[in-house]
Amino acid sequence: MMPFSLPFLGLFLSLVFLVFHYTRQYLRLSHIPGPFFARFSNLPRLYWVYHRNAHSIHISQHRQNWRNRTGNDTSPNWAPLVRYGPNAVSVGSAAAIDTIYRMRGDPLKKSDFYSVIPPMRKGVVLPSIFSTQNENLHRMLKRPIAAVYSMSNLVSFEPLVDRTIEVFRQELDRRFVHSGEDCDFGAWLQYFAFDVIGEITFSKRLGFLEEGHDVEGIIESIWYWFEYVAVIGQIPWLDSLWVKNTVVSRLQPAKWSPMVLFANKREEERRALSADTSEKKDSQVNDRDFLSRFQAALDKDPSIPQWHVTLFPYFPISLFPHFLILCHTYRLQFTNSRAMSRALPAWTSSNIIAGSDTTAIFLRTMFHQLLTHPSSLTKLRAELDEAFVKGNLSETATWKESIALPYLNACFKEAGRIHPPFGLHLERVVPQGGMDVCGKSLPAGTIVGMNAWVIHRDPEVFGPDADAWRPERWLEGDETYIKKMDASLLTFGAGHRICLGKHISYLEILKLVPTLLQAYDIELVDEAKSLTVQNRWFVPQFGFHVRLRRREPRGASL
Ligand code: HEM
Repeated sequence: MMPFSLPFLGLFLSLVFLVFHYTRQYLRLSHIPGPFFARFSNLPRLYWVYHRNAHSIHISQHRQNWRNRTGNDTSPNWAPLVRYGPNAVSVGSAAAIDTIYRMRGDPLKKSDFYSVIPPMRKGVVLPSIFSTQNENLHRMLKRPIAAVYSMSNLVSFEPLVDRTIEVFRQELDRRFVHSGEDCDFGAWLQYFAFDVIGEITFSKRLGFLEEGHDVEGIIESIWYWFEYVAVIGQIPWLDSLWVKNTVVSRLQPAKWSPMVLFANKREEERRALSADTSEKKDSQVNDRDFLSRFQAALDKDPSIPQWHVTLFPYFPISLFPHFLILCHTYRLQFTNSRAMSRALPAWTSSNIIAGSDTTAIFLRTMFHQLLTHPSSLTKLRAELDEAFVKGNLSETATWKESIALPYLNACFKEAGRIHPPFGLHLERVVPQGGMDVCGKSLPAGTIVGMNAWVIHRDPEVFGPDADAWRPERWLEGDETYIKKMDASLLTFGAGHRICLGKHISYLEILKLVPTLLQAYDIELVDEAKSLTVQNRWFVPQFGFHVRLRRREPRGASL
């Protein structure tokens, strides 16, 4: 034997293995069209997300005329399925929403993308309703508190939202109306959304509006966290190498995610207040806020377990990066400890992480679309003024008044359609036995997902003008068609993992938009400069500057 034959044999076997692996991977979903390199590697999808415009790329992929292996055109106008990774299929047909996010039977599990999301608390991964892939844990986390988020509970939060709206208006008057200075409206809408969450969760505004900046750097922290999640989530096992590697984490000081630290501080403040017997306590704590209700849920049901999740990554079993098989197993450990339950931070931090940026993006879309479409703004102002003159609209719009305004509600739906705050696929895993989606069979273990940006442009449902802002689409046509469009909206997700806080967002948005439009004339500064948008799973806008003037007299558009 030649001396180099052993390494040569190793190299040869590795090559054979590579060819075998990639061919097998390719053939598994070879009946689904998609970009060439995405059929072999997840690196393209990571690259698209890294460049922060994945939503546009996903839309253009569904608009492409893919040819199948026989050279036939598979998608003259709109591809219902596109392969965006070796094992990942993007579904672009709204008709398949029920198949993928179904309520009936066993729901499809969330993919490993979600394993990257959970924040850490004292070096331990903190489970959350939003991210857990474990359906039993999801039930355990959701059951005790689902009612708190229900529509019927909504009105009890209204006074808390009103308090923040009042402060918002005072700050806008003081800082921008009186001084005539330009306002970074996009940033201020975000301060508003954060302070509402503070108010309804902890009976305490987080101070964004009063201070006029990012308190404790929390907005920035969430931003960087989601940038990490969006990119690493495309190849989730990378997360086990560092951030969630127990070995690495044990060698480092106990880690706290800033969002969890933030929520924890507020809980500690509340515990201190609860111990306080003076009258001050009663004036600062509202027993209708989320924290009080979460605590009541825990007190009512002592069987709610206290848990933590540990992660056991095994070391790489191959040296080739593409063959690193990192098995990790979540193990729940239940304890009877009397220490503060971990359910509480899991619930409160969910509110902060899931409920602030999303609402801020939505609000920016509403205002920006109205300001750049004067005919819509005129129609909406006319509707508001008419309601005001008839005595059906207060200075601070109430929930009951707002939901009775058809054009306002049409603008709300259109904003969620044209710019959904989440801009990546909501991924699920095809269960044992495989399943048919859009007439193609997908083997078990395939990742299937819908990106709301894609679904909301499905020409089958939204027609050829799907790219255009046109709130009127929600008011014309027969009821069946409007119902079909409604059922095709993925703004808040779908099925049993649909957004728990969507009613809170409805409340905030449908109250704030008419209130500010009644109070101010809002003018875009430097209209020529267009808004920039970046996709880090959340798809926020930047550069939304306005000039504000008090609007007198009210009812002026009539
Ligand atoms: C405009 C605002 C919002 C949008 C667009 C939005 C969107 C979404 C979406 C798309 C999902 C489903 C994610 C998936 O399937 O993977 C979701 C889930 C969730 N959202 Fe929201 N959300 C908003 C506001 C809120 C607010 C205000 C809260 C809390 C106060 C909240 C709490 C949650 C929670 C807890 C879940 C997980 C539900 C579950 O898995 O059972 N969201 N949201």
